[in-house]
Amino acid sequence: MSLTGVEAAKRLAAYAAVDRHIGLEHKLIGIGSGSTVPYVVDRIVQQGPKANAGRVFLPTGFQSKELIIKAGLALGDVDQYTRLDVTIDGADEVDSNLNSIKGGGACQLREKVLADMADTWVMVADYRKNSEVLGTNWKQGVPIEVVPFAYAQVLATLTKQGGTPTLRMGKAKAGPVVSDNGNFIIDAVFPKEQMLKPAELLVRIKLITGVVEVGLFTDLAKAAYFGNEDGSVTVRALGGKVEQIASVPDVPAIASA
Ligand SMILES: O=C(CO)[C@H](O)[C@H](O)COP(=O)(O)O
Repeated sequence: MSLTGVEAAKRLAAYAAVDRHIGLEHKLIGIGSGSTVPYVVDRIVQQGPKANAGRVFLPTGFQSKELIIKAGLALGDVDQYTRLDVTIDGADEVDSNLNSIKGGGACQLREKVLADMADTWVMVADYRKNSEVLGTNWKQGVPIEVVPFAYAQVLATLTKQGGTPTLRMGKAKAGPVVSDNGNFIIDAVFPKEQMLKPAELLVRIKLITGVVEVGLFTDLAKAAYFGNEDGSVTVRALGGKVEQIASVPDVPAIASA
């Protein structure tokens, strides 16, 4: 299918990441959430039935569970395994040290569990998500999953800590967004001084009683793939190396293996 702009960029990133990180030897694979991840599943399907025989795919939420089932791939559950070969997920913003903001789709708890479990965790996104400091392009704040009865107290504590938090409200539903785990989501904007040290901010927020998980992902990623408007893909790897992939083939090499 012919795509342009941001959609084409998402697809490029997803295809390049699958080509590099999902080989015939990888059997346990985590599938993340968001609008870029369907292209990850497309590329995995393009690898062909032989490559996908014996593989099990674990979802980070309702959306990716549906994607796995509709693609005809084998679905697994998180409590059947204690490790995964690879998880590929989207991101709302990634900084130059591969820290990221995630949870725009309210899936950060399961996303982080599948990131923790994976030998290799990589992110895929379009060029708008590639930045130096978190909070530069993603202005709606850090997504924080909280148990419903504690939300008012957590809002107050986040404000005391220098944040500007709001309870995420449903778009086609009256009342708050409810996560796949039955919890509420708070989005909290923090000043740049705090966003410059995401690992410290993560610990401060996570220690607030009532917080279940924070959409700051630090020290987890092996690489981030960003699709660009010119058809290239920028790869940021652990350790700071940045690489440009000029183009992505239409068909994955593994399909003919
Ligand atoms: O963290 C997420 C969901 O909780 C998504 O991965 C993130 O929001 C990116 O989504 P998209 O690919 O639509 O930009």
